[in-house]
Amino acid sequence: MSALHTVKVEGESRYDILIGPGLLGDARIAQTLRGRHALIVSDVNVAPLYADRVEATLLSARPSLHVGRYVMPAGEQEKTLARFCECIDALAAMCATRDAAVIALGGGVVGDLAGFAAACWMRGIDVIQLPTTLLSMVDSSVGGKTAVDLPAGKNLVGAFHAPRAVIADTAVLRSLPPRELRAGLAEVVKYGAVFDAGFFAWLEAHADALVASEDATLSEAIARSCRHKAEVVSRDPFEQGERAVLNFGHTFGHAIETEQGYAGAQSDALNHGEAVAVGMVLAAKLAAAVGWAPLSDAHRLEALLHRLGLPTAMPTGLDPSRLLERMRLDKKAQAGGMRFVLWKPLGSATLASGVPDETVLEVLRRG
Ligand SMILES: O=C(O)C(=O)C[C@@H](O)[C@H](O)[C@H](O)COP(=O)(O)O
Ligand SMILES: [Zn+2]
Repeated sequence: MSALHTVKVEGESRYDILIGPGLLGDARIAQTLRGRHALIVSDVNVAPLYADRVEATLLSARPSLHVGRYVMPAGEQEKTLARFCECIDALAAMCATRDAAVIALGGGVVGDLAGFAAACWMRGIDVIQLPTTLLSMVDSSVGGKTAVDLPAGKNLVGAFHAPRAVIADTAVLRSLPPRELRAGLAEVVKYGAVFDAGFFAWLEAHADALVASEDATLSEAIARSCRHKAEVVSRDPFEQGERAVLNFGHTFGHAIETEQGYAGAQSDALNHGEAVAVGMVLAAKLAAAVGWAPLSDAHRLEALLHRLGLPTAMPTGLDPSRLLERMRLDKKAQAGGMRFVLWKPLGSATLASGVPDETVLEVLRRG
């Protein structure tokens, strides 16, 4: 893996994103700790691989630190209020004070749930994000969105709570299952789609190297993605405006995930990145249907996602009307109705309101 990248998130909550190999053993993990307590939150897949290393790193920098652990079952189906309560109980059991820190060691599920626990314990303690999947490195660990899911919808209970630091050890990607790698690539493609046609073209040129998990190419993709995300969340941390473009593909994608019961990890149901891949294609087709972008852009997106091994078509057996009803609980919706992130064309995006239900249904039907 190649050199260390540092990306800065500016604004009221400033923090650094460090990206590079070997960082789980780097004392910088301990640098932002303020108190005597740290709770490592992880899952049953990740904890056996890395929790001891992280604990050793913390203790060698801060020998008097009291380190606890909360290890949850893995998978989106576990991102629940019940697991959140267990995590909070773990903080209570170690008598974590207000200067304690939560160390989120894992993928998006762990990062979201641990971040939400940190946002709520004593009305807010520090969280340090140590993402271990590509998706969490390029997206969910950055920007402070924390949440758990409800059966009614994805991320419906949560808070904005910026991390103190994001430290991404790219060496861990070497043991990432290929399906997880591909899921992360979907969010990488999103940055090209909504911000940067040049980056999109770079992804097209490097698709094979990305799928082969080639170190330097992957590191560059991570750093470029984080730079895009850092820029937008620095300007709009609470999604009052332009940050919403990061939700490209998510209105459709979240509806699919919810309808499939968040079962992506265990079955042929889609995981988050896969659902976003399909959702982006549907959004691109919707942009074509309302005349914002040529259909050829949608085909270009489909072709890239296909090369990256991602699904591009609606899973069979899903009812378009039920999906449409799910989409009404999307967080971008307002009193005036649903809003979609659409590109205008590939490489820039904005929110669209007033899209007729029938047009959305038609796109869903054609899938
Ligand atoms: O950071 C953001 O803003 C995003 O929308 C990034 C998304 O990729 C991510 O999946 C996010 O958690 C979705 O947020 P939600 O507000 O639609 O639940
Ligand atoms: Zn996402």
